[in-house]
Amino acid sequence: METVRCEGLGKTYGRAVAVGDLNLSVEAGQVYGFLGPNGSGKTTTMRMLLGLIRPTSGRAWLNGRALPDPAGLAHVGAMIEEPAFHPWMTGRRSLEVLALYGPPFRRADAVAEALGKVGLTSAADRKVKTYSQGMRQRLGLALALMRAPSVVLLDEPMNGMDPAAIREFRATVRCVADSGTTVFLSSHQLTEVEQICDRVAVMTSGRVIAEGRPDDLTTAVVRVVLAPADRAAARTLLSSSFPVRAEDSDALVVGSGDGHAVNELLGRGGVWAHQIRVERSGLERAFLALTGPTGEEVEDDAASPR
Ligand SMILES: Nc1ncnc2c1ncn2[C@@H]1O[C@H](COP(=O)(O)OP(=O)(O)OP(=O)(O)O)[C@@H](O)[C@H]1O
Repeated sequence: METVRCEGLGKTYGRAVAVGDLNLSVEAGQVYGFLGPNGSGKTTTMRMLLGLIRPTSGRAWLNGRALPDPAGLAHVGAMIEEPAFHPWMTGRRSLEVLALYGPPFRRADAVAEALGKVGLTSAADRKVKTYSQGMRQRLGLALALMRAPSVVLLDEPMNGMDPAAIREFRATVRCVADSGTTVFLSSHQLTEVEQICDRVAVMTSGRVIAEGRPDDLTTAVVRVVLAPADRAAARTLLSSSFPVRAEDSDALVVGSGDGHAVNELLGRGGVWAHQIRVERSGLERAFLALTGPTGEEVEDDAASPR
């Protein structure tokens, strides 16, 4: 069964495209990685799925129900920002207090069960201020799981964690999915989540540049070498259809496997490239080529849609 579905989902702010024409399908019980650098549209997508932002185009479904669907939110858990807990309360008390908001639980031991699922049972009666960053994030996940949702949306859940905490969190996420809850999680670090995801979608500038099982994914970029004087015009032309990143050299890296389409777009705009080369590679290389080694897009002009 399909848990998340997006058809042509989009959000624009004025002329800026935050998310453009997003098509996605996430099967029940999967860990689905929604990957991309800062500003690529991950949070905007999650907020649209939660009904916090109205899409400007397209449609989406959660658990087969078309959005917006306020009643359906009872089956959805979310951690969109770093969860804020009272530092002087214990982990268990924090969940009990927050449980008072919203509909009653289906199970009396929901708090204990959620704490158990995220591996916090033995620390449940310690004050939150004594928790590490990773433990606070896991408490946030417990909060998202308390009402036994069929799907949880986690936005950058591993932000700020050290490698050991990331490892623990990954194991927790895998257990949650194995117990039948679909996990839809975003990250700007491909390597952080690649190993636990059944499928991933890679976003750049609001568009998906690759989608599939991490092991199977190869993707392509087109490298375009231009005269320096033509570079800005070429970037403007190409950005209308593809994610584009400028390199330090005279090249532009275009998120597409279609060299002909790139050539045609340039030619129609009256810009002639010195060289156009399609480069196929593993997902990680293409991800880095388009997002830069630090995971940040290089912004050398304002032509690229953000
Ligand atoms: N309310 C808004 N008004 C104008 N632009 C916005 C607004 N919200 C988001 N954007 C823009 O939309 C684009 C996508 O933002 P979004 O927060 O979805 O990206 P992200 O992939 O989640 O990034 P991050 O990893 O930094 O959270 C960005 O260019 C951002 O500046």
